[in-house]
Amino acid sequence: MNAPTIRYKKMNGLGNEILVVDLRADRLALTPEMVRAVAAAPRSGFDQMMVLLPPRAQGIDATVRIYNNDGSLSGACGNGARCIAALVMQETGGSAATFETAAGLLNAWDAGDGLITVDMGPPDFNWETIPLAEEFRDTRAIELQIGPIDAPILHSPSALSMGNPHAIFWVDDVEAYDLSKIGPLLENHPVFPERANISLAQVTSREAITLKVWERGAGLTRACGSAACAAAVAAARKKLTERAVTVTLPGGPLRIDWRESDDHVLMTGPWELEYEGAVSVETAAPAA
Ligand SMILES: N[C@@H](CCC[C@H](N)C(=O)O)C(=O)O
Repeated sequence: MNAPTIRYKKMNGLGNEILVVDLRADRLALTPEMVRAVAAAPRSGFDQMMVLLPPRAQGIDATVRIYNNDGSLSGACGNGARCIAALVMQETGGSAATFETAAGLLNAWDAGDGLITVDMGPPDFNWETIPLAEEFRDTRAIELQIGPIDAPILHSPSALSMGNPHAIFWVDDVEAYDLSKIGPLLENHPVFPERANISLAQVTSREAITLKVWERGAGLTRACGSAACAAAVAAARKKLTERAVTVTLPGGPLRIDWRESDDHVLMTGPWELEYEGAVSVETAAPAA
């Protein structure tokens, strides 16, 4: 048994709890078991942990590994991306940052007024890479429903990947559902072989969506940046909204712009550094 000390910065993006662990100059090998232990400790609880690792090429500020609080990995975390971009910009004195994630390169820049824009890349509608368990003629009409067959509570979500899998259910009132109850059922539905982030989306105008999210591997969160991007893209694709919208989550609003010129989704929002700390977690795994 050893108990390595993990230093962290506790941040949030619209109340989405982010823990940044900078291992760019540290050879500590984190395991999912250690990640879960950090998440369970009193001051270091989080929705996502953003682990910064040494960059593998010039021009990149860090390689980023994204963990959910259940120890699983994700390819994207929009709110976390704004947090680490803010830290890197403070460190370099620059106005932009570039990261490599499991889903590809991520560029972010200072948008003024304390906001950061992240280029979340293009959406992916391919059923094999979302991934879904089988091909649907139209991923906008996935045969997924919850509740009685003749009176389903929720049905026909849109599905797409923003580097991580999302399902968006269209509702008249996001408050009319208990997402803490139905979220886990939908997250783990067999149609999603790698589970999925589950959103309830209420389109309130051509430029506005209200969203609540049950996150894969983390549960109910106050905000989810990639889900906001996924909902905005899916709504525009269904011609419910324009390509530029404000998505309002329990933690506040995000500005999303699905850029026509290159198909990339731009997400703009705030970030906050709350405090710094350290936690020791007992592990059977030897330190690298
Ligand atoms: N909160 C994030 C998304 C985090 C990852 C997600 N739970 C997954 O497993 O894909 C965001 O802001 O995008």
